Formats: sequence, C-alpha cells, structure tokens
Amino acid sequence: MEHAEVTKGWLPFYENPSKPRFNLPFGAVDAHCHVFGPQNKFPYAPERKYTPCDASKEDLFALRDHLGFSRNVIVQATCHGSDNRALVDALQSANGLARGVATIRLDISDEELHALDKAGVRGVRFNFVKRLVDFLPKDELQKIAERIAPLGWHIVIYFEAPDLPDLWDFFTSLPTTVVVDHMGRPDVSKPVNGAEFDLFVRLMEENPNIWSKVSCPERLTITGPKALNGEEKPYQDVVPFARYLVERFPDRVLFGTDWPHPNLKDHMPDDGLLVNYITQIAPTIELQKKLLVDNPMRLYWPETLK
Ligand SMILES: O=C(O)c1cc(C(=O)O)oc(=O)c1
Repeated sequence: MEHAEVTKGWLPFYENPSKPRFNLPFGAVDAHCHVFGPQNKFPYAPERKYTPCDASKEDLFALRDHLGFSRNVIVQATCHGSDNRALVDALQSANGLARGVATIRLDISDEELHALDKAGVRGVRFNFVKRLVDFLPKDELQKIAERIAPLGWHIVIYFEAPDLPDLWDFFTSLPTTVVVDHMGRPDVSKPVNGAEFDLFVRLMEENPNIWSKVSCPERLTITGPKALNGEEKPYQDVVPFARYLVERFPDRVLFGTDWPHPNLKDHMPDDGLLVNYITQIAPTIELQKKLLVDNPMRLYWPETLK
C-alpha cells in the first residue's frame, strides 16, 4: 500500500500531556475528538485536503483515561472523507464508551446506515469550511438529513462566521437537532457583543434545536496565552465567547478536546491544560456538569437516562 507523506509543517499531538488540575465531573464526555488512520490499516481518502500523523484509537483511549474523561464522541475527520471504517473500528473497540458522528453520501444503502447506527454512530457531519472539503450540494445534504432523521440522529455543522448569513436558511430548515462545531468559528478579535457573534447567538436563541460545541480555543485564539508550559489561564481571548454561550444556553452546549487537533499551525496545546480551560468558561459545578455530563449524555446515550 502506498504510504502518503504527512502534510508539510504538520504538528503532531502533544506527547505526555500534564494531568489536569481540574477534576472532571464523574462521567464526563469528550464530545469532539478524532482518530486518524493508522493509514496502513485505514488509508486516508483520495479527496482529502491534508495528510495527518496517525492518531490511533489506542492513543485516544489512553488520553481519555489520563485526562479523566469517561467517554468519547469521535467525529469523522475530513481526511477520511466518507470512508467511516477507522471511526467504526474505534467505536467497536470502545466497550460502549464511544459514540460517533459520520460523514456519509446519499448513495449509502439502508443496510450501511443501520450498520453505522449499530456501531454507535448518532449523527452526520456537514462541512462548509472551504480549506477542508469540496462542498456537497445543499439539496443532497437535505436528502441526507431526511434519511438520517428517522434514526434519531442529529447533524453536526462546521462553518466559519462570515458564511453564516448565506447558510442561515439552510441550517434553520434542518429537521433534526443541529450541533455547531467550535461556536461557528467567531473572529475573537471582534467584540463578544458585536454584530458577528450576535448573529450566532440569535441563531441559537431563535432555534431551540441548535446546540453549540464551545470547543477549540486553541484554534480560535489570537492573543492566547497558549495552553503550554503550565499556563493555568490559557486562551483568555476566547473565554468571553464560550462563557457567554455556556451561561445563556446551559442545556445546549458541549465541550470536546478536538484531539489530535488537526491543522494547527501555531502550537500544539498540552491537553491537560486545555482541560483546565473549562473552568474559565463554565465557572460553577452546576454548569460544568451540564456541559460535560448531562448534555452529551442526553444527546449520545439517551438510553442510559431512562
Ligand atoms: O479546523 C480544522 O482544521 C478542523 C478539521 C477537522 C477535520 O478535518 O475533520 O475537524 C475539526 O474539528 C477541525
């Protein structure tokens, strides 16, 4: 099998992250993380826009235990396209402690859809970030939405803030719960009460089916400080945005590490310090429990709550 070279300048995930000072609440879910390959078993998709370092299920589960999470939600990474085999393999190895978000095409058969559901997939991802994917036409996405809705799945959307006005009608027409990746990627140099983030807040305010991941400060930050070298209050420029959403929509927010942090150019965070970041955006025990336990369990393991 041909071995693809890792994209130039690719930053590998942080080795030996520190132990978080923040004790995660019992049953905490890392609701956004990925597995990459390993490519000799699960080759990357021909249409991918980057080739990462492998980041295996074993590495992911070891990180989960080290940081003190109980469960993972593994999101299909764009480098695997709509080939969900690495995701399914990880889900099947997780003893029920992982759920998945897949990427699918409309030509998927009902049998394949049900196999994904059985493996633990509970959602599909629609990606509108130009540097990551060639978009699928919206009418195709609409049809995918109609196929997955009867399974009780939800839709994860990834887009950048300047594209929200154009995508608004599409997003608000979706028939399922909708989860926005990384707060819709606000420009954090703009005010938290400015027009750009106001629009995002309005999206959530007017559409009770729309949730947000308050993840990826390491991606959104401009002035840091970075989660490195023991920094206890990292990414202060992102805090007001995430904290606003956590306090205003406490029952519709999720947090994930985004490990292994694809496409970071500037630095690779120490994941232990990234966990400490959570106390800045969810300052009370009650908010922490909703963000890290109650909300992800309701969305991904509802059967355990009956
Ligand atoms: O911003 C990114 O580069 C990025 C990429 C991917 C992916 O390639 O799936 O997922 C993410 O959550 C974020």
